[in-house]
Amino acid sequence: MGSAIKVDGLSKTFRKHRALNNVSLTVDRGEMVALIGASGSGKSTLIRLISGLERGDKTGAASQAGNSGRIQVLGSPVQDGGQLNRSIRNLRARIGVIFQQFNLVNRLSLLTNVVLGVLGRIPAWRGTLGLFTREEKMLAMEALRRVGMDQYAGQRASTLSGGQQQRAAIARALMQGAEVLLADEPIASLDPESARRVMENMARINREDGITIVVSLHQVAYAMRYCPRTVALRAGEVVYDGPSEALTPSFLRELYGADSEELVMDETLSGAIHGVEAPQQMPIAATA
Ligand SMILES: Nc1ncnc2c1ncn2[C@@H]1O[C@H](COP(=O)(O)OP(=O)(O)OP(=O)(O)O)[C@@H](O)[C@H]1O
Repeated sequence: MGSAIKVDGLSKTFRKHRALNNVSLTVDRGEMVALIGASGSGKSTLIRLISGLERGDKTGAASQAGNSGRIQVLGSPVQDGGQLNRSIRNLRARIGVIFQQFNLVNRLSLLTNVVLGVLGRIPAWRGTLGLFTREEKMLAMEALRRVGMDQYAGQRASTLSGGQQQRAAIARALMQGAEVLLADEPIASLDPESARRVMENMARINREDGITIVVSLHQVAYAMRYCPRTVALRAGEVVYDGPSEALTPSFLRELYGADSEELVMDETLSGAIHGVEAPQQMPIAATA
């Protein structure tokens, strides 16, 4: 079936600071992988490079062996040795990206924000004029329904909470028909309950639609709960790549030393993640 993401000997240097150092990584189609690491470990940089929003370091004959800087998504090149692929636009249409915030256009309705996901697939003039078909609007509505946000379709994005906005951003990725979703700290500014709902929606589209997901997270408990596999970065290098369940507090201390505290959540928060869903209906005995 081929890999969804393949990163090969990727480095990224900002002035003299090496944010990523010879990172190699393969993600298979249909996987949901967490990217963890303390602040500044290179998570955002890696996601921006995979989505083709930024270029990696140039590589040449003089570079270290193995440092090719090649990134492929869905079998097509995103960049190679610091050069973006010319047909990156076509590929970008198949990659959904969600950031920590500012994913939506505030003054537009939720439905319009979601229908905009179709832009990569329709003629530019139609998008510019905001001429979306009835069918496209219905697809957007269906995407909103899937993330439990259809009742807010007519509301301006700015009136919604952070967690609701993130769920709408997931709906837009569905509308886009994204085959790979890259989410950069999508729950970093949310309360535990909203964070849980966002993670659950991502896990569901991964499971039901087979969308490959790479999600960077600050707190390991979410990785353990929702992602079978975790890639851990430290100072721009992959220090662990394997089952998330291995990430016990003591193993994290081994990997990160004192920085591990940043990644381990306190008991009250982890209780909220693992907490039982509130019942949708009152038990019959209680209403009788
Ligand atoms: N545009 C930039 N210019 C200069 N340095 C940068 C730039 N972007 C990132 N860096 C540096 O690269 C390193 C990795 O940053 P990155 O944002 O990828 O880390 P992160 O793991 O996502 O951290 P955080 O959780 O704080 O977002 C940091 O030291 C950061 O200061």
